[in-house]
Amino acid sequence: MKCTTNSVEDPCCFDERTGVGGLVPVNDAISRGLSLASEVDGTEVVDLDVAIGRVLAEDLLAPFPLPPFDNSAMDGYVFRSGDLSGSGPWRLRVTGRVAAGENASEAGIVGEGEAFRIFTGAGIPKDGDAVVMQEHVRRLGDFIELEDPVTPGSCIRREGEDAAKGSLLLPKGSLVGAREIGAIASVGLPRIRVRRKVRIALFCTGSELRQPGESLAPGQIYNSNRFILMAALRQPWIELSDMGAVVDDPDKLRDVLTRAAETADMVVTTGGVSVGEEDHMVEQLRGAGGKIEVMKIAMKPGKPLSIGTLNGAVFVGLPGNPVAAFTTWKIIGSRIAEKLSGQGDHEQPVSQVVASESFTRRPGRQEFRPAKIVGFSPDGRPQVQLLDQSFSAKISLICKSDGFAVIPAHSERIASGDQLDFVRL
Ligand SMILES: Nc1nc2c(c(=O)[nH]1)N[C@H]1C(S)=C(S)[C@@H](COP(=O)(O)OP(=O)(O)OC[C@H]3O[C@@H](n4cnc5c(N)ncnc54)[C@H](O)[C@@H]3O)O[C@H]1N2
Ligand code: MOO
Repeated sequence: MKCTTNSVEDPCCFDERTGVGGLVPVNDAISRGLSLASEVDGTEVVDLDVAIGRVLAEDLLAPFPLPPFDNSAMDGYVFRSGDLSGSGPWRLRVTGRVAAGENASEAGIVGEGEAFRIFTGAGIPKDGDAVVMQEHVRRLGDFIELEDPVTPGSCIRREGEDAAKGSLLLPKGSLVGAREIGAIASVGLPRIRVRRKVRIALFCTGSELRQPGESLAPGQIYNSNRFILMAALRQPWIELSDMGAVVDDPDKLRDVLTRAAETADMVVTTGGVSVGEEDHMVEQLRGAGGKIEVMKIAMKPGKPLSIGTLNGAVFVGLPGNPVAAFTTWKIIGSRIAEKLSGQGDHEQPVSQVVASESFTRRPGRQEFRPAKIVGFSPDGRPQVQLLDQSFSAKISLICKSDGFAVIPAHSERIASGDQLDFVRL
């Protein structure tokens, strides 16, 4: 049939090689998917020990300077730098001591020609203005001897040099990891306000699917997508509702889609988005009152990925082939989920690699090809071997790869040594 409408709604209306009729470029699909997602309403206050992996709901300003007082960066001696005039060596009498946790203002005043023993993290006593490491002095009874000059401020960490009072420690939308939780703890907060979790409903479709542990009848396979997706969705900022597997029955699909979208912010499915008679997802989504905004993407794997909305939830229908489901979630679905969570949009980090061998391919779709690092080019870039051309259903292949080599949609031939973007797995 000839494409006459140039519309995504028309199933005949695309040509992979020319792009006529709109295979949607991957970046456009991402932008359109992101435009359907806004951060979820609602926040909650959580204790610091369970805040890991949550998303900060408000800017965190430093309530006091960090560090909160001038302190020593070394174990050594604190003294007045002005005492080291003329040429050395210089001798100073050790008359005091201050350790971390003590109140430096109660340790006394550092007098002329004097030094206080001091330890890392201890406050600087009054009139001391330089610290020398103990390895750089000779201890002679009650005295220390220094051979080299020491500049004022040496080995002193100044109040506020890490963060001034009122400065921005962490912006709203930060994902709280080990570094962030350290920053929050260092300003003494026992709990923080985070965005509520994104509610994601997940189900896989296919009458052929069985659970691991069950026996397989002829024609059946195990449901690996469910486990791939559950693993990918196991994030502290996600509240996952696992709805299991659904057979390829239009009424059942519509019912599960409707129930999923009742409470979810995002509905993620696998399978049933292609063109076969058993592929009902798009039709049933529409039947349930939903809208498809993106389908037929210039992406390999992942051409049938479908994105839309249903009852206020974002719908992401991943293809059934396991590697296609994994790849499309990583490259597109996860970015939509992150935006819902309040983390904003972050492009996939890519590095540069070179192809170890020449190859030709059919152009038309941007390809995320499993690839293995096999060496390094003379200028130090990793050299990658691209794995099988047909890989959408090969789960063992992706386990052998180090990442995806990204082949531009228009490329027909890649020569050995050509540079490619690489998404690490
Ligand atoms: N005539 C055409 N056929 C197909 C096209 C096309 O353009 N024209 N596209 C192919 C591409 S590309 C993909 S990707 C698949 C996607 O199909 P669906 O999303 O409709 O997925 P299914 O048909 O339901 O399943 C495809 C494949 O994956 C297996 N599968 C499904 N679910 C699971 C699961 N949970 N765990 C493990 N494996 C699963 C399923 O048994 C099939 O083998 O369509 C192509 N066909
Ligand atoms: O897009 Mo399909 O995932 O190429 O097999």
